[in-house]
Order: sequence, then C-alpha cells, then structure tokens
Amino acid sequence: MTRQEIFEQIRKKKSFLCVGLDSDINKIPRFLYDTSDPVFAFNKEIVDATHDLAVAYKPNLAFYESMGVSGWNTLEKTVNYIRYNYPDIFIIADAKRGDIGNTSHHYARAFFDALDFDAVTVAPYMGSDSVKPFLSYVGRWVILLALTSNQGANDFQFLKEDNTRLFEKVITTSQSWGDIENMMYVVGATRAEMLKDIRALAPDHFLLVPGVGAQGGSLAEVARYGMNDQCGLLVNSSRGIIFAGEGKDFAEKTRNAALQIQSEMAQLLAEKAII
Ligand SMILES: O=c1ccn([C@@H]2O[C@H](COP(=O)(O)O)[C@@H](O)[C@H]2O)c(=O)[nH]1
Repeated sequence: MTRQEIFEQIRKKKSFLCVGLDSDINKIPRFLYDTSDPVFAFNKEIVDATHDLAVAYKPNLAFYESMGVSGWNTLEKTVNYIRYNYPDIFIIADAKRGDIGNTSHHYARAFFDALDFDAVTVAPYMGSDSVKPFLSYVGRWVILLALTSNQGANDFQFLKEDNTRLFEKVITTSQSWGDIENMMYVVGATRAEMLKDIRALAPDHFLLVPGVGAQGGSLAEVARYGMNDQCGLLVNSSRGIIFAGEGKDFAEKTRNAALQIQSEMAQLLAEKAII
C-alpha cells in the first residue's frame, strides 16, 4: 500500500485510527469460548464493527504467539479476513523484529510472503543490515521503533552523544536506509511533546503512535505536535477499544469507543484543513 493510498483513506474516513488487535484470550467475552476459534471470532466482530472508522489494524504478535500453533493460525485467518473484506485497510504486524541480515530476511518472508501484512515493526538496535531485508519488499513498510511509550524508554533512548539523543540518531541515520514511501517511526503518545523535535528531523514520514487510551496519552497533544499537512499519523489504541465491552454487545461497545476517537480525529483533521 502506498503513502498516497493511506492518506486517501484518512481523508475518506476522516480518521487516522489504528485499532490494536491485542486480543488476549483471557480477556475476550466468555461466550466466544463456545466457538471453534474464539480469538478469531472476537477479531472478526471487532473488525466488522470498526472497519469504517479505522484506517489500520495492528495485531500484536505476542497475543497470538503465546497460544502456539493455533495462535499463528488465528493470526493468519485474521489478516486474510481483513485483506479480503476490507482491502483498503493497512495491516501492521507489531512484532518488533530485527536480527542479523540472513535472519531478518526470513522474518521479512514470514510477514510479507507467508502472511500478507503491509508493515512490520522493527527494532533498530542491530543496525542497517538488520532492517534492510524488510525494505527490499516493494509496497511493504518498516515501522522502526524510535521513541517508545513505556517507562523503560528512559533507560537508553535519551542517552546523548554529541548533543544528539539516541532516538534522534535512529531517525536521522535510518533515513538513508529507506524513505517516506516505505518507512515509518514508532513514537509513543505518552511522549507527545517530543513529537515537535521528531517532526524537525522527519517532517514527512508517517508516525505510528501507540499510547492513547489505556496508557493515558493525549490525542489532541499528539495532533498538535505531530500532525503534518498529510496527517502523517496513525494513532493506535488497543485495550481502550477492543475491551470496551464484555457482554454479548461487546462489538457495539467497541464501535462506540472507536467512534468517540474517530470523531475527535475528524475535528483535528478539519482544524488542520486536511478534510
Ligand atoms: O512504544 C510502544 C510500541 C508499541 N506499543 C504497542 O502498542 C499497543 C498499545 O496497546 P494499548 O492497549 O492501547 O496500550 C500494544 O500492542 C503495545 O505493545 C506500545 O504501547 N508502545
């Protein structure tokens, strides 16, 4: 999927919402346990209830890998379901991969050949040869961890050398590996004020921003510091949307939670004259 196609979808849906499919088997409604694949049944309901409000879905691999082989099957069915029924939607594997080149090449095959993801999150720590194999796939994206939303981001990501913080170094150096058509950066919503500095280094890249909802980040602040004239943001919420309800009407509750964020997004896009 191209950058332009993502932007068109943002304008059409008046939304830059990414719904995180962190579909924890222990948290989904109990009545779904009667189905043959409870997590798939859950994901299908969530996707059907939100597809017109979301521009991206982001299954986090941990919630599928933790179930073994059946989890991987559920993941594959989920990706295929979204691709077949809602082909305009961008699908992100939140896998945080990256290894020596030979191994990264196989990670890339897993997400772009064996599974039909548009993008995969990649850790930058092992450097250029660990990231480039993912970038050799035309039309697919790397989303590089830059400044994460968690407390532990303070352990390394702000370390300074020559007055440059590590996350800044990641952003500047990696721009020679890929470009605005195949690389995005992860920046936590809990660090919204830092988006100003990040936009100075990467004005045109799309940013994947997790951390609104359950982690308490502010959507308005993210838009204030991070939005560019093509929006340039995919803001993720997982638990705050998918676990909005627990009963038979969980999909309706999820839709209401997504609608609330999408309405705020529409307003922010209008203020910036993007829609
Ligand atoms: O810096 C990061 C990078 C990734 N994540 C992931 O995003 C979602 C957030 O879930 P919520 O339930 O909305 O808090 C989850 O999959 C994280 O692993 C992140 O939070 N921060």
